[in-house]
Amino acid sequence: MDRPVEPGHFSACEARLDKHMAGLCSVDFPVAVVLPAGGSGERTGLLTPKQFCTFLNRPLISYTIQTFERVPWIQSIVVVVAKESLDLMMDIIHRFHHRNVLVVHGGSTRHRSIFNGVRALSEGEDGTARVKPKVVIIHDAVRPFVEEDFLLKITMAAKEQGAAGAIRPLVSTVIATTLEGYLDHSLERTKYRASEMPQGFIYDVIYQAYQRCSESDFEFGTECLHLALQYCGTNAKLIEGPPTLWKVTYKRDLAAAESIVKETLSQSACVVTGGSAQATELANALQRSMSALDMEVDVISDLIGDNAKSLSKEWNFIQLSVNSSCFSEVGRILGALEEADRALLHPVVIIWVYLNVSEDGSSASEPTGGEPAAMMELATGAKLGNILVYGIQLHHSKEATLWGRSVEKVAQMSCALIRDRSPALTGQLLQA
Ligand SMILES: Nc1ccn([C@@H]2O[C@H](COP(=O)(O)OP(=O)(O)OP(=O)(O)O)[C@@H](O)[C@H]2O)c(=O)n1
Ligand SMILES: O=P(O)(O)OC[C@@H](O)[C@@H](O)[C@@H](O)CO
Repeated sequence: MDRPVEPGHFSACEARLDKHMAGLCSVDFPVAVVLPAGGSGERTGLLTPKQFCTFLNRPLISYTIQTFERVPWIQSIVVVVAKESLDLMMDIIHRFHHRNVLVVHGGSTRHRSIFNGVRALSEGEDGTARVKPKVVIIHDAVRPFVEEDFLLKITMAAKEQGAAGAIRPLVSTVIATTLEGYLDHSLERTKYRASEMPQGFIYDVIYQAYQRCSESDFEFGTECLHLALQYCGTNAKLIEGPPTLWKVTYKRDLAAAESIVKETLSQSACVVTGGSAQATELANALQRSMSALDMEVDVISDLIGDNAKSLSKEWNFIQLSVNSSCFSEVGRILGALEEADRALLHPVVIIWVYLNVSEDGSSASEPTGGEPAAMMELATGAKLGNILVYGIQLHHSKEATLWGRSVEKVAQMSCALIRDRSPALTGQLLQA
């Protein structure tokens, strides 16, 4: 059963189409995408189909949907899922605020699922006609990393040629085997390429190809480009894509995908000083040390006025407090992030750095029992909103070498906390 998720689905699409017409995008014809996600992911060895496996608190398919939602010239996203996953898919769309997503039933094979998705773009389940796109992109839902510029290349080539597909160099040599399990012959690797996704088609080409598709192709085929050639005489333009087009197939691929997302979230941090001279001095020292650790650091006094824009583009914050174990500054960042719903799609990191400066320069007093407990309580609440709060305490030293070592330690700990984003360490007041 088709499940248009958003009332006004097509009016939203037309609105986006107007955007094209305003010349805001280089694509002036309607484009839709079909994400086949109806498989069981047997090769992962996991009970949960890989498209629904989560990392960083989010299922793989949500990353892929978000990738296409960010492309302004794609009006419709059709996700094809197995019947038993329909409710789960609807919940994911709701939880992560995905828009313009139509969910349809999958089939027993990938081609059957894709055909269901393609057909849904021109006809509702009750047979009512829908405004079909000029070009349809087909992209495995388990390929979360595709860039807009490559999607544009595939789309424009599909519009010109009727079909277009991504290819990548082969990593291993392809060989043919005998029935007895011996080498029959090997293929000259330079003459072959791996067929990847995304692929693009003039809508009528792929729709007709599926209407003419044989049962054998539906059952055993794995290549949409072949169907376009075999059943419509349309020879696809092949475009070499970047290495990021890989498909999550095995369990290790899920770990690789998580690592890539973490890396994209951990490129920079915003240090909030609160305006004090000592905090600013520490911030500038941290900026130098973290830069040497390949972490770009922006130093601001507070998150108001123009500085507030950091809240909508930064995934990592370091709040400095001098001689004050009050968490009010952290509370302010938390409140602003929660108001902006900033942590909906990715976990945000806040590191509270508590600098103890005693008047006579002696080693400052140890934290009272209050800080650690209050810290844990604050962090526990924040984690429910996908915000990871960590604490680091350091003591100011007038001895330059010792102070330098402490700052370097804070820089290393901050980079590690940002890059790892482990929920296990939230609420801890770590000692630099
Ligand atoms: N009946 C099917 C089979 C596969 N797919 C989708 O096609 C994409 C690529 O297929 P593949 O990587 O083979 O996924 P699975 O079939 O789930 O994996 P496996 O072969 O390991 O079971 C996946 O997003 C998968 O969900 C689909 O929509 N319907
Ligand atoms: O073969 P699988 O079902 O693992 O995955 C589908 C892939 O074959 C397919 O996405 C590309 O080869 C392009 O057709």
